[in-house]
Amino acid sequence: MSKQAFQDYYPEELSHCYGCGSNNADGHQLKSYWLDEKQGETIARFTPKAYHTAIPGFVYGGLIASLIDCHGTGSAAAAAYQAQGRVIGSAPALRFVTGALNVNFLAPTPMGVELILRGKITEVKERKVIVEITLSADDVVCVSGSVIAVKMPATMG
Ligand SMILES: CCCCCCCCCCCC(=O)SCCNC(=O)CCNC(=O)[C@H](O)C(C)(C)COP(=O)(O)OP(=O)(O)OC[C@H]1O[C@@H](n2cnc3c(N)ncnc32)[C@H](O)[C@@H]1OP(=O)(O)O
Repeated sequence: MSKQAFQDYYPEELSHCYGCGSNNADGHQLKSYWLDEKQGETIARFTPKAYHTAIPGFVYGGLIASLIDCHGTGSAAAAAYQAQGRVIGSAPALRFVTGALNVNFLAPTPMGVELILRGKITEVKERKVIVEITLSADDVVCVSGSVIAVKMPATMG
């Protein structure tokens, strides 16, 4: 697993995202990495706090959606660099935002354990990357989802 997270390569001015921005002290600051770059597999870990509760003992679904969202867009940026044979973070920056987010809550997600997000890059086009994601707790897949990430429009950055 690489040591630096995909999000560590985001430019300072684009590091304010509530889900993954390192400049957002109130956000989740999610960090995503290659698990197996050749296979297009990525990983992120997150341990919810007590205030992320839905029903006592179980994680709030909105938090889970946010984690899937940011693991997807981060993985998309890394995949786009990979597809172009470029070093991640090199200029010009490849920036992706969420076009579509799908989340399927398969089983209740328990509090008190580290959640593991695994991403699989399934499509890479010039303006679009699709990432399929699972979220597991204690080796049980509780959530599956997908992100259609699209190159950030100039109006956003
Ligand atoms: C260094 C890193 C920094 C990275 C910076 C870090 C930021 C962290 C991001 C965190 C995630 C967020 O919350 S981002 C915030 C939430 N998202 C947004 O606000 C985005 C708002 N929406 C938009 O600006 C726009 O609708 C876009 C950019 C998503 C799409 O613009 P567009 O002009 O329609 O795109 P277009 O070129 O036509 O489409 C390209 C391809 O994407 C597909 N596509 C487009 N939209 C969708 C959609 N909703 N659902 C399915 N597919 C879609 C098209 O079919 C096409 O596929 P094909 O025909 O080629 O197959």
